[in-house]
Amino acid sequence: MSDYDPLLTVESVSKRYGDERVLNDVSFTMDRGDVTVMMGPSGSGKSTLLRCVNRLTEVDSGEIRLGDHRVTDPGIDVDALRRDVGMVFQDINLFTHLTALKNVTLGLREVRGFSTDDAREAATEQLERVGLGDQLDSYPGELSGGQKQRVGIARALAMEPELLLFDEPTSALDPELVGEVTAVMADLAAGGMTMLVVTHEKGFAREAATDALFLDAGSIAERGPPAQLFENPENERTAEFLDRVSTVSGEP
Ligand SMILES: Nc1ncnc2c1ncn2[C@@H]1O[C@H](COP(=O)(O)OP(=O)(O)OP(=O)(O)O)[C@@H](O)[C@H]1O
Repeated sequence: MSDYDPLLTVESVSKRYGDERVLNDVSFTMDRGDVTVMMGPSGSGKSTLLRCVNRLTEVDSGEIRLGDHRVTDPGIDVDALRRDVGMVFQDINLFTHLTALKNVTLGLREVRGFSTDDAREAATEQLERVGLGDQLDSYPGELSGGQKQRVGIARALAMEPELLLFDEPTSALDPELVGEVTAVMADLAAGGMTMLVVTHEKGFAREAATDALFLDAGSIAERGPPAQLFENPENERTAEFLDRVSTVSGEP
């Protein structure tokens, strides 16, 4: 037995939908504080892999462990797992009839059993952390897409997860709103949050990620520090990937 104890271990994970092999023997680990960006062409399996980590999707074979959670074991406590794994989606699924504050307090009260006052205090703190301390009483309809996404991040943070998963958190936003969300994510990264982020934002990856992982047709094609993968002109394979990712995301 080695002493190496990663927070997240993904080991030989495979998944099919019908005849389609969506994940093919994927293995990687993340330590506490790591920020791993996952990039790859549309349909390469990025969302499926994220969903396997919080058990929204079940693997066909392989194993995933997160801290003490044996994610892929049949009998695990899925609610307990999801308390430790926050997820921020591309579509900002806030309750439209609740204020920003109430969107964040809801989970604290119902899932973590906080009192009304404690939930309010904790939610306010998280909304301030994402720069929305002045929008506590705004309804989603009164917020921009970037602000709504930041409420979604505050909501996930309030649960104090061990790992935060992001599935293209900025790809539904107008280009001018992307920066305010990636800035919040970069702050979290700098503060030591462990994050697995599907994104096409190379700027965020360069600035904030410890590691980049390129998925191609369900397999990890490249993995390494973003600066090394992105800037190395010798690495033709990486250049080709970045081209394909850019084409898909519409980035110049
Ligand atoms: N529930 C499902 N049932 C059947 N096929 C699915 C399901 N979910 C995903 N797929 C298929 O699995 C493949 C991988 O999908 P996935 O969403 O993981 O890719 P992705 O890399 O996240 O793509 P994108 O960048 O477009 O979001 C696709 O061909 C998709 O159609």
